[in-house]
Amino acid sequence: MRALVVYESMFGSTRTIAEAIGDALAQRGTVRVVEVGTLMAEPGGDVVTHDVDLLVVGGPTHTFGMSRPSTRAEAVRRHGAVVSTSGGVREWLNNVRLPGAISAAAFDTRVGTMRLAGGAAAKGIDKWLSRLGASMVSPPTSFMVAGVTGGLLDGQVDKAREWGAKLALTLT
Ligand SMILES: Cc1cc2nc3c(=O)[nH]c(=O)nc-3n(C[C@H](O)[C@H](O)[C@H](O)COP(=O)(O)O)c2cc1C
Repeated sequence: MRALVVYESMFGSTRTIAEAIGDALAQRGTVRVVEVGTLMAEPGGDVVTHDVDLLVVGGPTHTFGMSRPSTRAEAVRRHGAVVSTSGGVREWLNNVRLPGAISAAAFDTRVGTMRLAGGAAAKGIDKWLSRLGASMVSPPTSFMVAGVTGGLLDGQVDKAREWGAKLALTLT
């Protein structure tokens, strides 16, 4: 099984989740976990090749959905240094070409308090991947953080490992 995990992250929480998912998938095959800006800067970074069996895409929830250049700029303005400095999952999905009917899954991180409840980036990523022809092997899944820059809540890294292991099983 060959998996590609593509993530966007402002403050590191989504990166931590992506790496935990990657660790679990690595028990079952070959995995690449890559930050989306790094991938977009590579020649061919907008093409997922036929040898990839599972594509996992995740990012932080911004303003009830996937980040935009404006929300990433706000993250920098209000909170300082970020991980993903050169584009997000939205921009990658806008250009990517997938092999027909690849298995895929979407995740996000979010706060989910009353004030910010109601949207999740993973739902948008899931819809977009489906529109591109991917076969979704899991419902979109959220991992919870303590606040905008507050880091992951207890148990979320274990939850990510469990989710990654479940994804791997859908391919066997
Ligand atoms: C501009 C901005 C808008 C946000 N909007 C939401 C939101 O609508 N709902 C939510 O649950 N969290 C929201 N958040 C919190 C992010 O989801 C949180 O910062 C993210 O999950 C942390 O992941 P990261 O460390 O990978 O960036 C927002 C954060 C920023 C910077």
